[in-house]
Amino acid sequence: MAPKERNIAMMGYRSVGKSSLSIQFVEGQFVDSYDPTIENTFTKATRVNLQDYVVKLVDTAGQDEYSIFPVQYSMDFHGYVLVYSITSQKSFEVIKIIYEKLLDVMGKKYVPVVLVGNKTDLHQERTVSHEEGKKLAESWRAAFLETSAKQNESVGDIFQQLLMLIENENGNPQEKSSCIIS
Ligand SMILES: Nc1nc2c(ncn2[C@@H]2O[C@H](COP(=O)(O)OP(=O)(O)OP(=O)(O)O)[C@@H](O)[C@H]2O)c(=O)[nH]1
Repeated sequence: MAPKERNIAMMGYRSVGKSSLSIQFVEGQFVDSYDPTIENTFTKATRVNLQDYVVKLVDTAGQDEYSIFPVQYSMDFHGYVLVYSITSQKSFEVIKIIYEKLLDVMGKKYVPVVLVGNKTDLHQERTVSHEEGKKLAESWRAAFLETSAKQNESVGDIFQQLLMLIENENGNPQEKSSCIIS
């Protein structure tokens, strides 16, 4: 079966780890330095539930509550990874605003989303509880994961779950148990 092409955008407040998660997923490494992103596109082949995919991953510039939603990210994308940091209440507030703008711009009530609380290795600095993240994701009918780009914890799961949500959206219900080969 030919690989399916899937366009995915990473969005969220500044410095939450969007680039680090992208690089960990695509290249399997963590870079400690901080270099604000304008926009980066990665391509990665992966397989979920025996289906091959080519994922085009767009790592977007960090946004705040005042940013106008960049309209180019509302077209031709199959799903979104919305990232906050568990150490930043501000980033959690901003992700809610980004989500509202996303639905608004797309004119939809539902889009395939994985909500990600990143930087779990910094648990002593946690200000957003697991429960808060989970509740928010439930209210969006989104998947929810806490991750560490630094420790490569649950990073592959983000994309596995999003690819499955996209299949569901396309009318191909997915089994919960699945395997990912990257
Ligand atoms: N401890 C820890 N630090 C992280 C993690 N993920 C990212 N960082 C650090 O947080 C800083 C920002 O990471 P980036 O990946 O550049 O964040 P970003 O969201 O892409 O930032 P913008 O490009 O400004 O939007 C960097 O210093 C990273 O090394 C993580 O899981 N744990």
